[in-house]
Amino acid sequence: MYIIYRWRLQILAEYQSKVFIKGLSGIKEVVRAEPMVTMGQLTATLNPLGWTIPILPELDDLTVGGLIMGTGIESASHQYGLFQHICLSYELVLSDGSLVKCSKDENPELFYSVPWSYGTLGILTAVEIKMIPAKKYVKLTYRPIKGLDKLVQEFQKVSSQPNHDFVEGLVFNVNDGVVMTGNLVDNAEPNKINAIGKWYKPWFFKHVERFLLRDSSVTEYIPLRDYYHRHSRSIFWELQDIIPFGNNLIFRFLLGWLMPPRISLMKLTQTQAVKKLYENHHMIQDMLVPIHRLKESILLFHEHVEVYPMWLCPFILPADPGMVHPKLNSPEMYVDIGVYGVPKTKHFKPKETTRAIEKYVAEVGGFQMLYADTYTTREEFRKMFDHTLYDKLRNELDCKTAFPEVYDKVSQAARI
Ligand SMILES: NC(=O)C1=CN([C@@H]2O[C@H](COP(=O)(O)OP(=O)(O)OC[C@H]3O[C@@H](n4cnc5c(N)ncnc54)[C@H](OP(=O)(O)O)[C@@H]3O)[C@@H](O)[C@H]2O)C=CC1
Ligand SMILES: CC(C)=CCC[C@@H](C)[C@H]1CC[C@H]2C3=C(CC[C@]12C)[C@@]1(C)CC[C@H](O)C[C@@H]1CC3
Repeated sequence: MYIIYRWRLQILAEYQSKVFIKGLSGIKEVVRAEPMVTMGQLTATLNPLGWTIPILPELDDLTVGGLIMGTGIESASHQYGLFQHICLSYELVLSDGSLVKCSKDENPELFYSVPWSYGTLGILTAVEIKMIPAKKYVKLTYRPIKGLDKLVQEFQKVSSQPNHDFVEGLVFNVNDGVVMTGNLVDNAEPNKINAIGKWYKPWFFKHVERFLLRDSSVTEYIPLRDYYHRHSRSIFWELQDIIPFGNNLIFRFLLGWLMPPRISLMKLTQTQAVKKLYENHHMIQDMLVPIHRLKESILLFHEHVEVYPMWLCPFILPADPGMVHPKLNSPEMYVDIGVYGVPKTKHFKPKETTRAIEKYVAEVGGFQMLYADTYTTREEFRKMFDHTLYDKLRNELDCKTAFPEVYDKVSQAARI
C-alpha cells in the first residue's frame, strides 16, 4: 500500500505540474509541492519564473519529503534555519487513514513534531513552502585563509553578519580553508561570470581549492541555478573515490555530461560488499554543533578521521518545540560539519570512532543528521533528540502499530 502510494507520488511529481504556485492573502508567496518533488525540479520550475525557496539543499535528487522528515540545510541557513523552518504547513495521512493539515496555527504540536520524525508519524502528502524572489546570479566571494584560528574567526564573523545571503566554508587541511560569502544580484560584471554547473567545468570543490594559492579574496558571479547545485556534479567530493579521473579535463569534456550518477540508483544497486566497504573504510556524517564549538570540533574530526575537505555550513536554530532545538530557550547559531570520505588516521574504527564523535556532539548540545548511521544506544539517541512531543504524538495518533520509532529506522543496527 505504502509502496503504491510512494509510486503514485512519484508519477504525480514527474508527469503532472510539479509545483503549484499561489499567493497567500496577497502577503506571502508560497509554493505548494508534492513530497517527491526534487530540488532539481524545484529550481528548474521556480527560478525561470523569478522565484526560489530560501533554502535550497544542493544535491539535485534530494526530495522535499526527505528534507522535512530528515533535515535539510544550505548556505542560506544562517538566515533562514533548517529546511523545516521555511515550511508553512504539512498535509499528512495518519495511521488511521485520515488526512490532516498542520501549521503553526492548526495542529501545532503535529507541525513541530514532523521534522526529524523520519516518516514515523504519518505519510506526508503535500507541503507549503515560503518563496522569495530569485535573482540571476550569486555574487560569490572566496576568501582563502591560512591558520585555523583565523579561519574559525572569519567563519564565525561572516555567519553572524546579516548582509550575506549565503555563507559556506571548505576546510582543506587543519590549517587552510576557504570561506565563501554570497549575495543574490541581477547584474554581473561580464568578465567575472562563471557558469560552474556546465559539464566541462572543474568540480566545484576543486575550483575552490585553487583559491588557496591566492593571497587575497576573489569574486565571481555564478548563475543562480549553478550556485544552488554546485556540489551536485561531484556529489560533494564523494565522486572522487568512485570515479577518480572524473575531474580530468578530457573526461569532463567528453563524458562530463553523464555526471553525476543518480544517488538513488547507486543506493539501490550497491552490493553487500560495497556497503561493507563504505561502512568500514569510509565516513559520511554531518554533525551539528553550536558555532562557538567550531574550532574544537574541527580538531576533534582531525584527530579521529582526518577527512578533507570538511564542509562547514552555519545555521540558526530557533527555539521551537520538537526533536531539535537549542538547549537554552533562545535561538542559537550552529554549524553543520560535514565529513565525507576515506579516513586517513591509522586508528580509525567505524564504531569506536563514530561513537567518540557522537559522544562529543551530544555533550556540547549538538545533533547528528539522521541520514547517516548512528551508533548511539537508544538512551543516548533519546538524549540527543528531544522525544517529549514526539512520544506524546505517537501515543495520541496511535502510531505504534503503524510505524516504527525513528531510532528503529536510523540506528546502525537497524540498517544492517
Ligand atoms: N544539504 C542537505 O540538507 C542534505 C541532506 N541530506 C539528507 O538526505 C535525506 C534526503 O534525501 P532523500 O533521498 O530526499 O530522502 P529519503 O528518501 O532518504 O527519505 C528520508 C526519510 O524521509 C522519509 N520520507 C520521505 N518522504 C516521505 C513522505 N512523503 N512521507 C513520509 N516519510 C517520508 C523516508 O521514509 P522511508 O524510509 O519510509 O521511505 C526516510 O525515512 C535527508 O535525510 C537529508 O537529511 C543529504 C544530502 C544533503
Ligand atoms: C550536505 C549534507 C548535509 C549532506 C551530504 C551528504 C552526502 C554527501 C551523502 C548523503 C547520502 C550519501 C550516499 C553516497 C555518497 C554520499 C552521500 C550522497 C553514496 C552515493 C556513496 C556510494 C554508495 O555506493 C552509495 C551511497 C548512497 C548514499
